[in-house]
Amino acid sequence: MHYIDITMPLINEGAVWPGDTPFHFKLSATMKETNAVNIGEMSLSLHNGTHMDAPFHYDEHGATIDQVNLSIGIGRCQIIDVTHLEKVTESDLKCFDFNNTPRVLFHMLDRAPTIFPEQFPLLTEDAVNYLSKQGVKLIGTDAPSVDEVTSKTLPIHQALHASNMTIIENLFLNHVAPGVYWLYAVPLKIIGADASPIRAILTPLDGEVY
Ligand SMILES: N[C@@H](CC(=O)c1ccccc1NC=O)C(=O)O
Ligand SMILES: [Zn+2]
Ligand SMILES: [Zn+2]
Repeated sequence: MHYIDITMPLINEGAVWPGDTPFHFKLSATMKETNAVNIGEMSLSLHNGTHMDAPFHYDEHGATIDQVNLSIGIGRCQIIDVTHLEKVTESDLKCFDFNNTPRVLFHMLDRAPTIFPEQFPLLTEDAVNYLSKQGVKLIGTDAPSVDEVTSKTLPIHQALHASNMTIIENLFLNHVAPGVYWLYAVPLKIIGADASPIRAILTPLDGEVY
């Protein structure tokens, strides 16, 4: 099956949110030592690479990632390029048809896996409310967050939460043409967690699954 990988590679020198736990992978046992297998181990923040936020990340009483319905990350989606904007407002979205695409992934900026972007375009609250009225249930971004890096009130997380919309961050969309695709993006079953790494891929709608 033809697919497009939209997942940020996890690498030891990878970009990390200021003050957060960096990703680290190492071999804890090698084939030479075990005479059988190589065994790896990793340490990371759940927000390091491409990941899905759980409501528990921004709501003390919110659902944890193991409680999120997996169907939210599987189905038709629309990729929109907003790299030319600083703020994405309702009027910027009026020209799009969200009828059959309840998942919207925003290409906010071109990413390099090793560089943490301090600034990137942001949705406005009126854009969030408009998308919600259009039936959108999942918002994805290739930025590290849907809020400013310095925000402590997380207004866009809270607006998305109020509209019961799920968030995916740190996608890798540099190479993806805007348009409608089929998305596969499911979190790990980490009991009690605020987020989970995901492997996100797109397939063309007319793609044969074989
Ligand atoms: N990907 C995260 C970024 C984030 O909020 C964060 C990650 C690590 C440490 C602190 C963070 N946020 C605010 O302090 C987010 O959900 O926006
Ligand atoms: Zn996050
Ligand atoms: Zn977030």
